[in-house]
Amino acid sequence: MAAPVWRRAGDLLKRAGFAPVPRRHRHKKKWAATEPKFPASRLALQNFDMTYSVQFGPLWPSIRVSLLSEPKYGALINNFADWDNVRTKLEQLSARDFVNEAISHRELEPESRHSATPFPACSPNLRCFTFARGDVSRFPPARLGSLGVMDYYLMDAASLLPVLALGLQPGDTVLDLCAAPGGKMLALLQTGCCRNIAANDISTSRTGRLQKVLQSYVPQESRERNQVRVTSWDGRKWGELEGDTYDRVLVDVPCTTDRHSLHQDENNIFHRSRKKERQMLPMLQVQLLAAGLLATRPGGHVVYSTCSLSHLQNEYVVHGAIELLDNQYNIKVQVEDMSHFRKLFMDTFYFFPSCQVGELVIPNLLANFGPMYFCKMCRLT
Ligand SMILES: C[S@@+](CC[C@H](N)C(=O)[O-])C[C@H]1O[C@@H](n2cnc3c(N)ncnc32)[C@H](O)[C@@H]1O
Repeated sequence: MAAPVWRRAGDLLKRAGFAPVPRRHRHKKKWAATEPKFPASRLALQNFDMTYSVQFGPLWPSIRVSLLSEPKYGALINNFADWDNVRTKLEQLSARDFVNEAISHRELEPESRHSATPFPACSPNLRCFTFARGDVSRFPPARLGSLGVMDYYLMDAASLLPVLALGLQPGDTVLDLCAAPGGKMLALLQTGCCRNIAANDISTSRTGRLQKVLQSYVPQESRERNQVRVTSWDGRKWGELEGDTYDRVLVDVPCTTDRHSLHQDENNIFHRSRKKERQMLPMLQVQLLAAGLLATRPGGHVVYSTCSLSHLQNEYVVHGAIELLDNQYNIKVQVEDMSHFRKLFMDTFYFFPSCQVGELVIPNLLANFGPMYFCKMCRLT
């Protein structure tokens, strides 16, 4: 009688040099500690599939595939470098300054010249190059320019929108409450409007990275002229430390960093061990936004931003902070309508058309920027 299949397979393996593992040494593979069965990036995708398919309906499959694909970048020109030269080089690559293009188109429109209501100003002097829709070219890495500083900073071009929305004006005092690693702070400095700027982040290792960005991009005398102050405090306490002070405040909060969470397992907020932290995020975000509003002088402006698609981290947080300020401090805050940004930047970004408050850039394969949510507010009292 022929040997059973399992024995024949065992013989074959033995002849091929594979020693069988004695039964007493066999054990179930342990996967939890070293080799997660579900890496955090997979858990992130599961979570997004559940929540965002409801939130975005038929738009979700297109956003999903874009989030999983290579992102596009923008090259923020460093005005402290030989920027005219840098601009020429970027134009030779067929990239275009999306900010300048949008604003000059707008100025040419007859309705804007005769408009009775003034067009809310964008922060000035920002030059950011992107490749056209559907063009997936990459920028070469930034280089040290002739003036001893780096020529441009590569970032998600949608990250510039919160800074543009802040509408800086010359002489403004500015607070960047969650500033590290420093892309938006660098953009704030590029406007040339900051009388002084406080760049804060709770993480000392990340403020270290921010200091490096400053050293690489901003000459020492400009850092002194702009009076850049870097701190590592808990931003939630800022309202108590320096209340009613700043003209403009950027609150770019920690969030689920949706794109990042789908690609990096390390330090991923969807890791099982960080479930509590993730659930507490909206609460932390409300506290940070409330602190930013308290630090603003009455009449000053705040922009809240995240790189998440989640309503819970975006619109709900804005509503929550405004309610908290009203109930606990009797401070009134008004959301500003920024829907004109959708028209202004429609050649570069895809915007979600149905935000209740604020604006949301959604990733799209033809313009794979974002996600980026931003909401501008004015502190009235
Ligand atoms: C989205 S990142 C900021 C990115 C930055 N604005 C930029 O453009 O490069 C959020 C930052 O919030 C910081 N953060 C978290 N909790 C904080 C807190 N309680 N106070 C201040 N910063 C905090 C994190 O360390 C992280 O660097």
